[in-house]
Amino acid sequence: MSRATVLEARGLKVLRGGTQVLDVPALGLRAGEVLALMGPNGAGKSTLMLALAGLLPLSGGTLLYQGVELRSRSEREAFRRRMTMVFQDPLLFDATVAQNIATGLKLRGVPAALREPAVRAWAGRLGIGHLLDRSARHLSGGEAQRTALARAFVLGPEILFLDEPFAALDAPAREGLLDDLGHILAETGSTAVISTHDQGEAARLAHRLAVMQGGTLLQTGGLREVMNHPQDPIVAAFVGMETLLRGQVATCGEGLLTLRLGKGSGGQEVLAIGEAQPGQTVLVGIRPENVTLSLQTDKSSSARNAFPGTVTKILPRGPFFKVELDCGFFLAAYVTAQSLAELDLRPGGAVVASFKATAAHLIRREGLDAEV
Ligand SMILES: Nc1ncnc2c1ncn2[C@@H]1O[C@H](COP(=O)(O)OP(=O)(O)OP(=O)(O)O)[C@@H](O)[C@H]1O
Repeated sequence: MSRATVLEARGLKVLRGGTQVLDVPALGLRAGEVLALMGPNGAGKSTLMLALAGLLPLSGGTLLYQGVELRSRSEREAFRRRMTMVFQDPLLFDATVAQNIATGLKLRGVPAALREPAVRAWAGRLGIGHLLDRSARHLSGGEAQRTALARAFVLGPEILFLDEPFAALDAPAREGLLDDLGHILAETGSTAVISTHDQGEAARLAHRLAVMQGGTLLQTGGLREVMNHPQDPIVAAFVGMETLLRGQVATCGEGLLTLRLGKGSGGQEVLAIGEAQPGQTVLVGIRPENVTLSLQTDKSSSARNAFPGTVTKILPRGPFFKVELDCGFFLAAYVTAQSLAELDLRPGGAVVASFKATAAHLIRREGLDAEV
């Protein structure tokens, strides 16, 4: 059953400093969903978020809340009271943690007797119950952001807007908060919009992704859909699909195609998922986590693609290592530290890379007669 659309944007346009910085024809937010706005610096994530939250004047377009267009100032103000926003900078007052968390409730006239248990409960959920009497000036970055989140959640907002909430945190604080926020969003079934330039954060929190560049949406869809089926190379690169192979379709049937790679690769063939015409030039993408490395071809493996290659680079990537290979074409794989040691991987070493046909996704069809 599809959920009701809570907030809908139509033809949103925003001018900042006299320049149009946002042009979003259509975007919807459904009840209980977490939508991640992803994109590089300056893509327009914050602008879109502020516009969706009704906090920026629009130079064009409309917002509909629960199907009703927000026309008058009073309608927009009523809408703004139903949502809360958390920024990269927690923006705390010079008061105790408890007083900070209670701010919005106090402004709404909630009596102290009701405020106190709510503040305590949300501080506890965010792991800062022991800090309630501490001055907000004496908090770590992670504790301060937890206070800002408690201050937002305690209001029971219908939509929560989170603008790069982890960007200023160090890795351990960020990891802990990502876990806790993920649980809280799931438990409360909150409707939220979060902006990030980190695909890992988006993958851990969001149900849907909207990838932005240049003030517009490049692709919007379910998390897995956008991660595995980016519609163009910019989105592919942005969602971490590190290998893009260009080649000509040799055969195609029942959604499985054989791709003959370009001349530089020695005409190797890759099996991929997708529909295209024989002779057509296409682009296929492979995520590094879907590539397996071994010392020799594993005949029992179900992976339809296996290529001997040479390690060219090994780069740390959080808990994994990214291994770049020359298989006659570029291929990237993620491995654990354990696999790195067991396979004795090092630059110049030989290895076999395999991936299933279902891990190679058609991204774009080009011309029938394009030069490969
Ligand atoms: N107050 C402003 N006046 C003029 N231009 C602005 C203003 N704020 C943002 N912009 C411009 O609008 C565009 C979008 O900026 P925005 O901050 O929305 O991007 P972003 O994707 O959130 O970037 P970041 O990840 O760096 O925060 C950029 O070109 C930026 O320079």
